[in-house]
Amino acid sequence: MALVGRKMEKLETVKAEIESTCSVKISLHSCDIREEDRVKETIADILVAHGKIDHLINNAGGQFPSPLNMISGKGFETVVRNNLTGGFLVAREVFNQHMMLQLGKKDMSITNIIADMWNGMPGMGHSGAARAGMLNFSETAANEWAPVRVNAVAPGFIASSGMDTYPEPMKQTIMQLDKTIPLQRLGLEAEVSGALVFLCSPAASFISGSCIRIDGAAPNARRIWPVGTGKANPAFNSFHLGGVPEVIQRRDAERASKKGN
Ligand SMILES: CCCCCCCCCCC/C=C/C(=O)SCCNC(=O)CCNC(=O)[C@H](O)C(C)(C)COP(=O)(O)OP(=O)(O)OC[C@H]1O[C@@H](n2cnc3c(N)ncnc32)[C@H](O)[C@@H]1OP(=O)(O)O
Ligand SMILES: NC(=O)C1=CN([C@@H]2O[C@H](COP(=O)(O)OP(=O)(O)OC[C@H]3O[C@@H](n4cnc5c(N)ncnc54)[C@H](OP(=O)(O)O)[C@@H]3O)[C@@H](O)[C@H]2O)C=CC1
Repeated sequence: MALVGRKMEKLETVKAEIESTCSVKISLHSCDIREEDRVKETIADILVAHGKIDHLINNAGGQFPSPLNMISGKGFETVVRNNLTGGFLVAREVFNQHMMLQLGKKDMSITNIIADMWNGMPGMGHSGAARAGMLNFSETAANEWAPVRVNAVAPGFIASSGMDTYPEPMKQTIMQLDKTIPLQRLGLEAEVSGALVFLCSPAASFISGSCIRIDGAAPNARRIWPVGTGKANPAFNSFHLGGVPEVIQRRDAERASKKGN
């Protein structure tokens, strides 16, 4: 397993977590996926360390919240590079340096993480545009790079540590998000990884050019119908090391205190 991100400290933490659970060879690579030369070097380093890359999960990404009319050209480009160009560069290098030379010999896949950007992504329009581009890139690559399977996974609102990186006004919105989702709760990281494990497995060997939505049916909510019944379904909570983001802990504490009053 090769873990890639900008900050080595974060990667060390994840490595230690995985090693506390199972025995697997893990290499760590500090790389900003927006830097083309660095991406080329990183993929080459991974191939030296492991000799192969069977499955790529293109997960790196993120953005800052802003209405469209306040986003500068530089800000828009920064987010597009983070959520579209960077993922393309990583996938291209994995394909060119390894997968292209192994076609037909084994099952290989690329999964690009996008987001719930259907019908637009208000407050994060730069990211919505980039993620829509990533979906279209995945569809093209599924054709040009077959038999490598290329798919997208589109998470909706997932209770991850990423939620704690947003400013306070947005945290207020995050604390109300569950009410906008037909399944009446946020998703868990384990519920995204379940789909990723499936897509990397032989059980998904005829799935390519597809997108799996993991969003509790949020894009299916309609103004003419109440959202959900007030009841949530049980979550697939399989990460024993997973944590609850601070913003969600705060939400639950506030709701418990209101109930107590
Ligand atoms: C109003 C919101 C309604 C939404 C409703 C709720 C949504 C809930 C959220 C759930 C959905 C999504 C979840 C996730 O994606 S979780 C992952 C979250 N984690 C992150 O997003 C963190 C990652 N973000 C970053 O690393 C950075 O923001 C980013 C990579 C995008 C930029 O960092 P970088 O270091 O590369 O860039 P700079 O800081 O140098 O900035 C470059 C230019 O970009 C513009 N910019 C950057 N930050 C801001 C900001 N906060 N506000 C405005 N503009 C910004 C700016 O032009 C920078 O250039 P200058 O500094 O020269 O001006
Ligand atoms: N949580 C949610 O509700 C949703 C999340 N998503 C997307 O799912 C993915 C994972 O999200 P989540 O775990 O919540 O977010 P986090 O912010 O916790 O994780 C994002 C990861 O991407 C890495 N990363 C970000 N930018 C770069 C870059 N330029 N180069 C290399 N690595 C980078 C970060 O590491 P480092 O900082 O060390 O580089 C970090 O490990 C992201 O793409 C996110 O946008 C989509 C929809 C909803």
